[in-house]
Amino acid sequence: MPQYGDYQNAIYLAGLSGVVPEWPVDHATLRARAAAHWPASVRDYVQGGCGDEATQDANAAAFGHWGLTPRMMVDTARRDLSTSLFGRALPSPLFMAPIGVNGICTDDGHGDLAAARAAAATGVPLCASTLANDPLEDVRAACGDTPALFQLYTPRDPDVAASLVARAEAAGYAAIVVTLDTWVTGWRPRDLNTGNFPQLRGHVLANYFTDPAFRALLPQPPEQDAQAAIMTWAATFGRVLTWADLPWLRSLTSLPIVLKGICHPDDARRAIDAGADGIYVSNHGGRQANGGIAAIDLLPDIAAVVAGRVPVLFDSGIRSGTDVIKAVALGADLVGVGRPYCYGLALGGADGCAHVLKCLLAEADLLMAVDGWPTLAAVREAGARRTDR
Ligand SMILES: Cc1cc2nc3c(=O)[nH]c(=O)nc-3n(C[C@H](O)[C@H](O)[C@H](O)COP(=O)(O)O)c2cc1C
Ligand SMILES: O=C(O)C(=O)c1ccccc1
Repeated sequence: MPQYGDYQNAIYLAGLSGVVPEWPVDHATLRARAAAHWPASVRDYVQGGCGDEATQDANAAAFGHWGLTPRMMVDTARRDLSTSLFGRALPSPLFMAPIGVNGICTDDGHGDLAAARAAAATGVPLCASTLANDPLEDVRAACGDTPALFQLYTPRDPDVAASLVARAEAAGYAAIVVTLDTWVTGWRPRDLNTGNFPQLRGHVLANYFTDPAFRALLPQPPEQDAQAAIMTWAATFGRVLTWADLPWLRSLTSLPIVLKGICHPDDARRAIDAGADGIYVSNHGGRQANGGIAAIDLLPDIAAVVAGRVPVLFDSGIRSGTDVIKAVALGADLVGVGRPYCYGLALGGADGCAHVLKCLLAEADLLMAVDGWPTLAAVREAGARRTDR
């Protein structure tokens, strides 16, 4: 059972010898350092969001109005953060949310493989995006023994969709995460003002370019005419899914299917009734629709409806280990982090990414130690209280 808080001791001990951490341990400094490292186009794409970014900001700020209540005289000398997903043991509830431009987060263009290596090093699963700069088979292999999830942006062409899912199953992914909120991209002023749209430069299309069903749509292979291949991809991206499509998705795979982007309890109820194997509460980090309620504020009502029948995954606004614990307290089984791990990739590749994950886990673990919760079940039982009403 890893004692994640030991990462703090390692930093202090190194400090005794005059060694300071190579990368920051807090989100604000990490974010600023990554912003200074990246070209403006990458910075704006990753850090930006929809409209005036009110929902994006609210996602993080809303953790502030949920409070935890410590309990004393409990033996928390050892903490157990372990859990499981679809029968696979996991050392903690943390996972890496799917990020379509991981590739461009690192200087070498292989951020997807770097994130996968961080998964292998830490045991924190990666949910690999359809839109990756490295083929899904290579990404899965680089995850080593750590389970991985495959996020599907469902192409309009059903053969391409079926092929991507079949490849993910053959490659050994543990589940298919179908994103529901991004068949079209939201209104993103930072990118619009610069005409910056990374996928149209082909950075994220390795899974398509290597796909036999996609290649069959092209008059010439992508190696000969990349621009035409990118335009064909743009024409097939973004199937509008409805509940009527779920049986078809189900028919493509025997893997568990998780629906990402659920924000309403009635949608969670309907998803379970229709056979979804997992509910993923997320508003896409405020990148898709502005004007929404902070994701963490949506979680308790959805968790109540799900009532343990299927796992509840959560992301949007996680910036610290304390946020991870609050999400568990409010009903998440697994907690996804998005932008922060991109910052780690930028500053230190796989090692920088692993550092960010270890910091989140160390803070979560130390919070459990101090506040009297030896297990995630104890965190869940303690819950969190809204402090602003
Ligand atoms: C640069 C970037 C690219 C993303 N690409 C995808 C993607 O390919 N598929 C997907 O389902 N979600 C994608 N997301 C959304 C994340 O999976 C996640 O929902 C969000 O980042 C969580 O919010 P956070 O960044 O505040 O932690 C992306 C987010 C960012 C920041
Ligand atoms: O930017 C995003 O949020 C996202 O999901 C995406 C969409 C297309 C290409 C790359 C990422």
